[in-house]
Amino acid sequence: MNKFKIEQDNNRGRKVIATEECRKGQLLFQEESFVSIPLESFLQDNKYCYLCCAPNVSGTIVNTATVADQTTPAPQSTFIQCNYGCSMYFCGSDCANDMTHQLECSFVNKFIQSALDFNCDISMSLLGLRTIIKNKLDEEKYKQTVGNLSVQKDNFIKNNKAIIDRYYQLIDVIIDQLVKENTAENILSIFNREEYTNVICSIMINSFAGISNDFRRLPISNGFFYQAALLNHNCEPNSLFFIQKNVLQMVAVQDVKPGQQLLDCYTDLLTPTLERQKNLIKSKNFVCDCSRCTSPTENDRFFSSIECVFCSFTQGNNSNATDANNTSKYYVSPKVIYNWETQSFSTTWRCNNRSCSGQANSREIMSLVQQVDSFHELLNNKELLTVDSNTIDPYGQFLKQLSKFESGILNKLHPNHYCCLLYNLRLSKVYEYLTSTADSLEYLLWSVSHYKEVSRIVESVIRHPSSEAIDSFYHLGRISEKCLLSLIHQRNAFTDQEMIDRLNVEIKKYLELIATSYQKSSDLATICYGDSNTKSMLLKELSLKSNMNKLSL
Ligand SMILES: C[S@@+](CC[C@H](N)C(=O)[O-])C[C@H]1O[C@@H](n2cnc3c(N)ncnc32)[C@H](O)[C@@H]1O
Repeated sequence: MNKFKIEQDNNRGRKVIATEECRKGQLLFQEESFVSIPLESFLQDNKYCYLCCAPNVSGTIVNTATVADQTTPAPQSTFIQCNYGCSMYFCGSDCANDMTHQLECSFVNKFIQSALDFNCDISMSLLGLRTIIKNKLDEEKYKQTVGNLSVQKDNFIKNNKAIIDRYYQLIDVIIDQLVKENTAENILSIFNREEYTNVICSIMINSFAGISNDFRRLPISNGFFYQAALLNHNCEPNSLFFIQKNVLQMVAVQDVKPGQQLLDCYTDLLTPTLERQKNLIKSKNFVCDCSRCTSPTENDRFFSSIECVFCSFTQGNNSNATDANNTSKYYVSPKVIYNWETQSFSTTWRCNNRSCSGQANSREIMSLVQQVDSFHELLNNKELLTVDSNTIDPYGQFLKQLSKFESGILNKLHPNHYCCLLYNLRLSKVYEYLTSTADSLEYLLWSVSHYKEVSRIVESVIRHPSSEAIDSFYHLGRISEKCLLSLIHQRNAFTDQEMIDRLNVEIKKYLELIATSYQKSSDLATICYGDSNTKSMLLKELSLKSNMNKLSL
């Protein structure tokens, strides 16, 4: 981190300050994790390497014993399974035979069992084990990195006693077992109760999630990245990180001047204030007071806002005030207060109209808030969204329930409200699904219009490039491609020239839309991740191809 210095902040521990100007899109630094591990849901399958978290691209595995017997080695893309005792999967013999794994292997199953017994996260428990083992192999590096983290630890333990106690129990049982098994003194000394729980606290405060390198962006791994762990949080960050395998790249997403603090975002930028704050309290133990969190309308993004019943009442009496485009509407948004004693949130709802006095927790506002909560719950109901191929109309129930909310609540939310984003995203997916089952052009067109709305909201909420915006444009391009194919299919079935000409005009429009969507997605990816990143290269290719298609018409 040559271009930065580390300073102390009274409330937030350390912070990272730029000493040189950094331009938007610039790679700020890159680092390999001290240790990393796949998340719990990926541990028992062969999707990611148990040591370096590389994805299993080919999806095939061979047994280590079989590899040894073969005269020709297994192809590079093939995963192998550990047969020393833990049965985890590795991307190759280098990782499977790595010294850290050799030392941890015989303890892995004990930790898994104990984590299950005490309701601890299995991946976190195993990352704790790997960290203390690696400490014995590379003590200097440990001291400089993991050992130098968690200045916020005391605070964290005070507020999360119940969770930490479970890890105390886990390690105590392991130590007991090892004593009963007459384990050698030097091995027993590795499993120090205080050190293990120290590391667990560090993981909770300072570890980073790796995201899958595809458009689903699923969290897949957890790791210690020392430099990145020193960056404090902001809901309008000037840097974003990207992890591939066990390497993290931190990229500037806004210009950073010398003397400015580097800030990244620990939570989903596309969630409203209340959600972000709950998440930060739960996962990182602080209440964020950034400008976005303290602004009554999230700096005019209105991400949590509901129409103010008092203002709409006053405006209703004033014939000039009604405006179909929402421009003259006023909205209430939550101001969040967290009580550390009772560990509970309370919210007061404020109107963005300064002269409005109706800002209290009035019954009307609270009833609207409750409706929004139920709407949100419905939109996130995984059961309703899971397609069961045995059901004749898998989405029928979902669409029926949605229509109840459409009339009741949608028009009371600001069009940039988080629920509107989710609503459009879910609907575009439902229509996309229905298109493939019913082969209907109409569903496709609806799906495209919902994706367009998703892109609009993402763009207006996130004023600088983010991975969500990249994905949103990519999806818009993808769904438009489907639409294009369907239009071509229909055009080819017509003999009437007038119809063919009309469809050709539509086809041209879609070619334009596809090219612009991929172009935007590719530009944003280059800014966010740099142009040598796999995702950026893939999108650039798509963009070039779609531009050529457009020109060839
Ligand atoms: C990943 S660490 C960041 C580095 C940390 N300042 C340090 O000295 O180790 C995360 C911790 O920093 C503190 N922190 C980061 N951003 C903050 C913010 N915006 N407001 C309050 N505390 C923050 C919290 O205690 C959080 O758990």
